[in-house]
Order: sequence, then C-alpha cells, then structure tokens
Amino acid sequence: TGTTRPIRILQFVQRCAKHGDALSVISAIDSFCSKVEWAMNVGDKKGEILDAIVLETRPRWVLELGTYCGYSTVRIARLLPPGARLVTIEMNPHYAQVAKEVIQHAGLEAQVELLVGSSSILIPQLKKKLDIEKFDLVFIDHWKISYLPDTKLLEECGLLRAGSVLLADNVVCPGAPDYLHYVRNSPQYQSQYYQSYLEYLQVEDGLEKSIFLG
Ligand SMILES: O=C(NC/C=C/[C@H]1O[C@@H](n2cnc(C(F)(F)F)c2)[C@H](O)[C@@H]1O)c1cc([N+](=O)[O-])cc(O)c1O
Ligand SMILES: [Mg+2]
Repeated sequence: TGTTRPIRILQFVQRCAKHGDALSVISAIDSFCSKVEWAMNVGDKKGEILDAIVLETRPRWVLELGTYCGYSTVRIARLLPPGARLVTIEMNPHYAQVAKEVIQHAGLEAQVELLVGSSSILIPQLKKKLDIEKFDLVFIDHWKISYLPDTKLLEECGLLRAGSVLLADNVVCPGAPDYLHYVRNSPQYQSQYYQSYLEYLQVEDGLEKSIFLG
C-alpha cells in the first residue's frame, strides 16, 4: 500500500513550493505533472486562458466543480479581489484533504470554501448554507457526464444571473458533447470556444466560455 498520486503531488508541493506563494505552488504542480507523473490539472496552457477570464470577469462569487488536488482552485483564488470567495466542490474525501493542504500551502484558505460531497446534494444547499445570491463565474471541471445536469441544476436553483460566466474544461478531450451542444444551441447562452492543449500533452483540448443571458 504505497502513496496515491495526489499524495505524491502534495509532498512535492510541500517540499518544493514556498509557503504562502501561490505561484510557486502552481509551478511546482506543473513541473511535477509534466516531468514526473501526469495528472488531470487544467495545467499551464489552459491555465493562462482561465487566468485571463477570471481577471476580465472580476468575480465576487466563484463556484468550482471538481477540486481534485486544488490546482485550479489556487489558480483562481490567487486572482480574486479582496472579499471575493471561491466555493469548490469535491466528492472524494481523499482528494479534498489533499486539496485543503495544497490551498493552505498557497496561503489562500481564507478565500476558499471547500465542500465535500456530491454536487446534486450540495448545489441546492448553497444559497442558505453560504448566504450566496448568484455566482459570477463557474469553473466546470468534474465528471464530464455531470457538466450538463449540474448546469441545469444551477439554473433551476437560481444561482445564475444575466452575465454569469460558465467556463468548462475538456470540451474536446475527454469531451462533454451533450453540454457543448446545449450551451451552443440554447438561446439562454452566448458561447465561445478557446482552443488550447490537453494539460502537459500535445493533444488538442479547449475551454468553452458560456455567458448566461438570463
Ligand atoms: O476526467 C477528468 N476529470 C474528472 C474530474 C473529476 C474530479 O471531480 C471530482 N468531482 C466529481 N463530482 C464532483 C462534484 F462537484 F460534482 F461533486 C466533484 C472528482 O472526485 C474528481 O476529483 C479529466 C480527464 C482528463 N483526461 O485527459 O483524461 C483531463 C482532464 O482535464 C479532466 O478534468
Ligand atoms: Mg479537466
């Protein structure tokens, strides 16, 4: 019974990244996952697109579906204005524990609310649990078959407003065809594809940015 990949990523961060320095945590994970062990982080190339969209959106409330080791959590949280909050949902308790320690190493625990559980249960509880009105930005990077049902759940729970931005990872590889068809054909969304590459590989992938029109 050895360690797990997330544990090995965390150990590398704790050994090589400077405590309180989010950029060093991000580059440590990218270095480990490009040279030692691949892992499903959004990565450095798609990460630059994610950064640009966070900065242009200037969100007060962000939701992330799929924390995993906390790589994109740190990428997003480091760019938030004071007072803004990132709620991230992870259903695997082991991954959530690793992510908690990665986020702490980056010194960003004050900006992040990490919830452990399933989206179908947690999303309907968000308004009362966290006194949230609406999300300004949603980063979707969990199970690809859950992208569409969870987007519909966010609509039904009144957690999106006119102008809310959905940003979905992996719309090419592994792909989320039903989600892509929905946001590209629904009159309620203005959708745009950002071509890039699958993390740490020379394979096409991309992000889809979809603005909810209300
Ligand atoms: O499968 C991929 N990602 C799945 C990601 C899954 C992650 O999202 C969590 N989750 C599941 N439900 C919830 C919620 F929030 F609903 F509770 C959270 C899972 O526990 C896991 O940590 C993937 C695969 C590849 N690839 O190249 O194979 C590349 C990528 O970038 C990927 O994201
Ligand atoms: Mg992904």
